[in-house]
Amino acid sequence: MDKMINLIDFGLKEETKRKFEENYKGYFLGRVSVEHKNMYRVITEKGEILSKISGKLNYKAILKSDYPAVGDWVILNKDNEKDGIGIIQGILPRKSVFSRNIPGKKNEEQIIASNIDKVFICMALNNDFNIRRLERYISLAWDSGAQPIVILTKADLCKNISEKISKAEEVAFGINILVVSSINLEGIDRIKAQIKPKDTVAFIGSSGVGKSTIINILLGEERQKVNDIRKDDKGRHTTTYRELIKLPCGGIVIDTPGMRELQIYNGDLETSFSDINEISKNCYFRDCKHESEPKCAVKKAIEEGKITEERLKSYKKLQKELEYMEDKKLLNSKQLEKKKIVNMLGSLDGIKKIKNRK
Ligand SMILES: Nc1nc2c(ncn2[C@@H]2O[C@H](COP(=O)(O)OP(=O)(O)OP(=O)(O)O)[C@@H](O)[C@H]2O)c(=O)[nH]1
Ligand SMILES: [Zn+2]
Repeated sequence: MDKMINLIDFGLKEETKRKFEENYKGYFLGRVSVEHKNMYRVITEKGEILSKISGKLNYKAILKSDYPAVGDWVILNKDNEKDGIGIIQGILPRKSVFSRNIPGKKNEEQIIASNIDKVFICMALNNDFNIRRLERYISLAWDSGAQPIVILTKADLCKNISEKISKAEEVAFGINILVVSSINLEGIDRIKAQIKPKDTVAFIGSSGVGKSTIINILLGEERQKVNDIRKDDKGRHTTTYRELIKLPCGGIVIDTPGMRELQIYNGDLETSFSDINEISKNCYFRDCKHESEPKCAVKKAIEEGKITEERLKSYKKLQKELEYMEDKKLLNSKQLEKKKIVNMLGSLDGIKKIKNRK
């Protein structure tokens, strides 16, 4: 740990650095690289430090998203450096966020990774190729705040590449589309060219499309495992993959297990369906659902072959999913308010007592 680490190599931006230096004198800055159960690995200038969150941060945290996530820039307490455990005092504002619903019980946002600048959406050119799925991934990417780039993988297995590219272009407005084969290394340089030195990038897409293969090629070696000094529930020493990886060509890759099972949480329909949004401005009714309303510009565009029926269908389907999510979030925010009041007053009984006094 004697070798100093330059956090710029781990994606530290001027703005984040300034914010930290102005507001947190006496503390030190780090970036979360792995999330364990109640512990985090944090990369600092002095090396990777196993850390936990402060009691205060834990007390203030209401939602899952109030806890640190991989990619977060966090403020660490200097005093606790001696015993090897860092104490996370706070999280700097996130520039971009990838999240998903917590499977099972609560409908709450769980942050999978944060502060990603560019996200490579991977789709294989063989049987995985599905334009509707690509649409969803693009929507999800825009909403995260990261810049999407499409990678069409396994080019060696495809005979009608140009046809598939034009199909992808139909849904990927203004987005770079790269054609790649990890077998003959075609297009790998184009991926490298997209990753600038301070960029934090991530790869998303269905299982088996070749994400790990690309990451390994960029790394020039197999993914390293990190040996964990912590023991798991059964007393075993556990091994985990490093989830925030520095690339030899410059830049950082975030690859968490959660990234691989991303579902739509918050699609940004405005951007990914800008064609439909634009056309629908000419619908006679402002709240036109593009179903059986008269003078519907979207229906007309379909008749004229400007957009496909399928695209409208997937737009509507996504819209429904998002509305459903919004309802749930609304419910969630009500529960949140309640919880905040309870935190303030100690308990719901406390609220009743105050009310009764009036
Ligand atoms: N023909 C061909 N096969 C590839 C290419 N890239 C990867 N593969 C193969 O596809 C399989 C899956 O690749 P992975 O890199 O593990 O896929 P992944 O997207 O990381 O999958 P998950 O870890 O499940 O998310 C492996 O058997 C690879 O060897 C390619 O460009 N061409
Ligand atoms: Zn309409």
